[in-house]
Amino acid sequence: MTHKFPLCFEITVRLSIQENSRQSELRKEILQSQQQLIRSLIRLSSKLTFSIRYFYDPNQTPKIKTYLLINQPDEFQTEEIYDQLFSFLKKGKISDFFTLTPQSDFSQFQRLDWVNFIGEVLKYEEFIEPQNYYLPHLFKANEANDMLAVYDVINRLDNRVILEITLQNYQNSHEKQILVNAINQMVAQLDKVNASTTGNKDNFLSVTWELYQKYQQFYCNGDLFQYSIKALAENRGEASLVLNTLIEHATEETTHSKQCKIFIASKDKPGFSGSLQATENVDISTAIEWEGWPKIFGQLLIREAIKPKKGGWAKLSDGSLNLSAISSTPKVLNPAQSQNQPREHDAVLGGSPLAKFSSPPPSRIIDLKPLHRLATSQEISSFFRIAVLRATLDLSFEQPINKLPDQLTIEEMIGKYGNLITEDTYIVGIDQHGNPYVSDFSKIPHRIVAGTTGTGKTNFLNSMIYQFLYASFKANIERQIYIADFKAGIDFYRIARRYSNVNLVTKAEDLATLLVNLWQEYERRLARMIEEDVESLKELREKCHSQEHRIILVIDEAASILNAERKIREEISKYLQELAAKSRVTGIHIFYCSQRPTPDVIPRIISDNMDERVIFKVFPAASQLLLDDDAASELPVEPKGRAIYRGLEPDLKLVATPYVPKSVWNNPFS
Ligand SMILES: Nc1ncnc2c1ncn2[C@@H]1O[C@H](COP(=O)(O)OP(=O)(O)OP(=O)(O)O)[C@@H](O)[C@H]1O
Repeated sequence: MTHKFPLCFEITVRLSIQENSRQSELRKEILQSQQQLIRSLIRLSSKLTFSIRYFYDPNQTPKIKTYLLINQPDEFQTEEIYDQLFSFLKKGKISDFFTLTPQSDFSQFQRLDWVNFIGEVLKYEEFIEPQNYYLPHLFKANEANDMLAVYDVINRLDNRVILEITLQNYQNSHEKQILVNAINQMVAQLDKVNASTTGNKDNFLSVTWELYQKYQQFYCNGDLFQYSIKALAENRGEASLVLNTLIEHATEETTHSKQCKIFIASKDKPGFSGSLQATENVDISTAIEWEGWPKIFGQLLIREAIKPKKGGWAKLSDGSLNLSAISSTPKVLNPAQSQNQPREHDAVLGGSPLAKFSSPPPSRIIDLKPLHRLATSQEISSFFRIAVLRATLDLSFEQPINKLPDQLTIEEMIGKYGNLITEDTYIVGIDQHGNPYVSDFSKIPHRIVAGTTGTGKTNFLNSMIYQFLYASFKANIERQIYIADFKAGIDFYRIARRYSNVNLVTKAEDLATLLVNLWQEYERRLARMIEEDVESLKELREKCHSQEHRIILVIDEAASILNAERKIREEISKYLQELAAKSRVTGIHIFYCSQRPTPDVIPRIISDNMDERVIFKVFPAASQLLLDDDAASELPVEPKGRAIYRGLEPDLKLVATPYVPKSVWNNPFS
């Protein structure tokens, strides 16, 4: 498989719980696994940028989806790093709790024209005068943040929001060296000020001194990250609410001061487009920043700006004499002089090879500025979190399938979620979290439905047919449904009698004829699409005002085909295979059902083309064949109508399908 950065994974929660593990222990374990995630990713490659994103859209189901995006500059992309990444995400500790499903595209993060405001969280910066202290406060992480409060708040919003937390290893070794020098010089100066101050100590001095000692301890060695903590929103208030809630839960209260500040930029403000682009490119952005950085102040040399109040350097405890302190006004360098240009000091030392080793060049206060955009993994870990819903944890302990309704009728379901049923979609059932699970014909053309007798297949097919008719009614179109049912079940007779566009065949030879007709319809549609140069039925309809709509073919007990006469059997098999492989684009969709899903009933070529599986209770071998998993064999016999769903993604879903009482066929839609 060839891969290309940026990579995007949808994250879903999956808990493999030990019998004896308690909820609080489990919660702790999940949080620890997330802290390790940052360290492990960096160990794989220090060039990675990684981003956790909560995408909230009140019109999607579920409303919040969580993603991990990973990027790396082109020149460092190797097959090896992909392999390591994929096996780490699939099999590492994190996979105990989360399933990371690779996404073929991440266009939802590249079509951001709806974003009106970008809010960013930055370290809180203070400038203390006249002492000339620059204080970028450290984040004090709240290790216990599980993101639930943030998740709850987002879930209540009226508009779309992306909450993004992006980290990138701090790579710039030149800038880092300048920063380390500046921190060391800051500490040295503060030491001197501290030693020379007697009696009442300046309160800011101790705070600043303590802060820079921490920076010296934690930032001069070890991994540092650049971070972007952002909310991209349609509405300013909602961006601010999300970030405030995040700060409140991701950081702990400190005694001295605030740790973070929120900046909100609207479309017309500087930094907005740069920040938006960084989100689209899965990159760190430093575009939005505090406009209040005092320019002149920043250019001061640390050793000149930060001095004992009175008396000069002669008083210093180490007895050293600092000549530059004799000058009464601090020396201000030309602000245009870039950090990367040679300094005065470099010029003085000239070409001496010893210059580099003798002493670092004098640092300016501005050299400390990168601190406000940097964090250690420990500081940032409480922001870089994946939410595990309370409901998931509760469910995993007490009521494993609690949110699945015991029985929900198709009418109740349409009453609640009718808006999700469209010309392209139907609802498979209600999932473990109580949400409707929607399937899309435009994404998956064909389906396999299986289950031993009496487990709910026919009821499920009725539910799908009813929804198909309902969507046709809403769109005021007539769409054809063909059913092959060799048991001649009474249910399908009833439907076919009631709806003129539902056609029932009950004999194998009629199915063969039907398939030939469908094949001809496929060829006719395809020829028309080629002629009109369109790629989908929808485009064809729009361009030519034609009436080609989706067609459904249901084969209720596929095993019966094996009993047909050889010639008919071969004809059915041939056209079925052709349709399964090719009819996708022309809107002809097959539901292939069986009580006895064995390889002779469901040949490889059929199953390879039928990506959606709705599997009611079956024997373990059948469950393995259709799902690569025993899950469907472990379903309870009661209540009826529960199935394991598998779509394009490998993870399985438990769904409760809606009950279709016979009476619904007597009540036309209105
Ligand atoms: N989702 C559901 N909710 C409640 N009852 C259901 C549900 N699905 C099926 N049942 C009930 O279970 C019984 C068997 O369902 P169904 O006829 O759909 O099974 P089947 O798998 O098609 O069986 P067979 O293969 O023997 O035809 C029916 O009485 C039906 O009403």
